[in-house]
Amino acid sequence: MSEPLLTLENLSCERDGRTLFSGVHYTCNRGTLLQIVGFNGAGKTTLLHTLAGLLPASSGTVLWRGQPANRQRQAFYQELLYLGHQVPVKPQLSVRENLLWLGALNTPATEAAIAEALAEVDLAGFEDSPSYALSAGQKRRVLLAQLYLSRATLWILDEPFTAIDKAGVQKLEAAMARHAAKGGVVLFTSHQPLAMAEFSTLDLSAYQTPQEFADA
Ligand SMILES: Nc1ncnc2c1ncn2[C@@H]1O[C@H](COP(=O)(O)OP(=O)(O)OP(=O)(O)O)[C@@H](O)[C@H]1O
Repeated sequence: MSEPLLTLENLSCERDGRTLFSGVHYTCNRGTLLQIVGFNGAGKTTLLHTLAGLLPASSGTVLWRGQPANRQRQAFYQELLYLGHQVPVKPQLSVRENLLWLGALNTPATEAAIAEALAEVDLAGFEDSPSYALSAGQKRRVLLAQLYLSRATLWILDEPFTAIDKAGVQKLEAAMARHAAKGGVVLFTSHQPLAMAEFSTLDLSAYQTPQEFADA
């Protein structure tokens, strides 16, 4: 049996004193491709923030390779690629400069690697373009180029398909499936139907307390 990489151990999260979900337990072994599902406001982004260490859990633990992630932050962050809702592409920087900035915590990417990653997201030749001149979908593609530059084992992707056209969605789905097939772990959210053949789902609606159902 493969070693569990990420374990959600009895996780509960709250916002403004309101419990969003409680008692979430899930083990992600190598090869896990997991969609977090639930209605608007169920807590999907909150859960992904918690897993990425951006928000504290109200109870429970996030384990990485069997140890609490928050007690081995450096090792954990070296293996994590988190792409959130926001697009932190700085308009005053070129596409290349943005990618170097976004990957500043890792070994600097070579010119060739940046060119390859941009080709993967259909932005070949955009290296020197000012980022303020990109469309919404192109800005998101700059973020997605990180998937091809990163060596992270764990991908946490919050609505990665937003603003991406049909061909781009297919390519992204393929990249996610490939990463899992190579032994990585991919957690993601999406409100759109997906064509990927095999992925698991974790429905946060199942982890609400009766009180939260009453409030919803
Ligand atoms: N910064 C914040 N401060 C206080 N409450 C927040 C904050 N962000 C989100 N919330 C609340 O937490 C709850 C869960 O929000 P979250 O963004 O995790 O939901 P979600 O399942 O990702 O929703 P969606 O499908 O709309 O993206 C919502 O009720 C929301 O109002």
